[in-house]
Amino acid sequence: MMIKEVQLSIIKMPLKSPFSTALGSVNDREGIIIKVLDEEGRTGYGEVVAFSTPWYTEETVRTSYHMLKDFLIPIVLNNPIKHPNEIKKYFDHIRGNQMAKAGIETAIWDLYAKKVDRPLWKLIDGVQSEIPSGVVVGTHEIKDALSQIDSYLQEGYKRVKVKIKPGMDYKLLKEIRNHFPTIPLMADANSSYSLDDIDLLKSLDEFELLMIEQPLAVDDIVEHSFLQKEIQTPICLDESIITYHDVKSAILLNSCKVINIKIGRVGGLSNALAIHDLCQKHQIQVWCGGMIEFGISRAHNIALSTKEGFTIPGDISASSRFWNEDIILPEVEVKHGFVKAPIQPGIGFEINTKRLQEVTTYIEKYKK
Ligand SMILES: O=C(O)CCC(=O)C1=CC=C[C@@H](O)[C@@H]1C(=O)O
Ligand SMILES: [Mg+2]
Repeated sequence: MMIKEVQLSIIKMPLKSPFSTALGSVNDREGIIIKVLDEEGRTGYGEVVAFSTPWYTEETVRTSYHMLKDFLIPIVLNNPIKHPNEIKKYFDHIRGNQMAKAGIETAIWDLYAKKVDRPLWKLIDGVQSEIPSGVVVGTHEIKDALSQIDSYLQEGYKRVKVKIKPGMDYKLLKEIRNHFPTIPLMADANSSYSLDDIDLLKSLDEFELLMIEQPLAVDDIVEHSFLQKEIQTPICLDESIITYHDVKSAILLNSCKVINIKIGRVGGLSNALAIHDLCQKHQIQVWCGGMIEFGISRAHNIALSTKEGFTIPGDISASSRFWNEDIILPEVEVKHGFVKAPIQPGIGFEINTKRLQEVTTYIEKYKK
């Protein structure tokens, strides 16, 4: 397979309501939609999930655009690709820039799945034709959080994730448990705490959370292993896990019991699948994280989430969680708390070209 053309579209869309985390809040979402074409005119789509500013990882929309234009696209246009698993070999000499790499690698996975006429999830040996869906409450305000949880439970979501930070943790979780004593509940700290907070973090064991996500520093694996010995609540690593090697370190040090796999954060679907397999071997639970992303990335997440090890509902909420109108057709829908894996070849969703044009702020094509 030869990639003949790559099209980059920077898009921007307002969220239906601000999404706040310990690190700040997101009101508008930018992203890069990547379209690849092969010599037979087939197309594949990927999405760069980096944010406009480097608050989650060091990557941004603009650093990703530069990496794609100046490094990754030239490689892809000038090398034959027999299978998408080869791409990481081509990119190995380029350090980091995981989200830029993932954007074009996933587009080629979509293209390849269409070439062999298989749904992407079946191509990667997924086994779950319906995946349980979780949802994230993007506010620290107690009243707002309670009403959001109530409405999401009405919609059938199987798991609720809330954001916590110092000063808005015990109180928030206590209130939630008073109203919802038994719901599957988890908390994402986005690295708001340190080992000085061990007593506070121990106190959260009272709430029998499914997990506490990324309590300590974004690049830490060692201190999480100390903390996991001190608390009952399973630690889930998100930002700390950038590479397969990070997972090996976390396993060796017993730093966590759960890993949130995000295709963008780990550099692509091939890496995500390798991490899934490693976690399976070492009884580390996994689930698919979200990135407040558009429908193309969500579609790739749905494919990944059909793999056997994804037993915890992921952040695979409906398109309507964040967007008035998504860029895919049909939109991602959650019915009775489940998302159906599509049966069409590739990611199984079409592009809503009218909507994509509406929200595109910049577009460029690269040909061999
Ligand atoms: O996309 C979703 O449904 C949830 C996204 C989400 O919770 C996150 C996205 C990006 C950074 C964080 O705020 C948070 C996370 O850390 O998982
Ligand atoms: Mg997280």
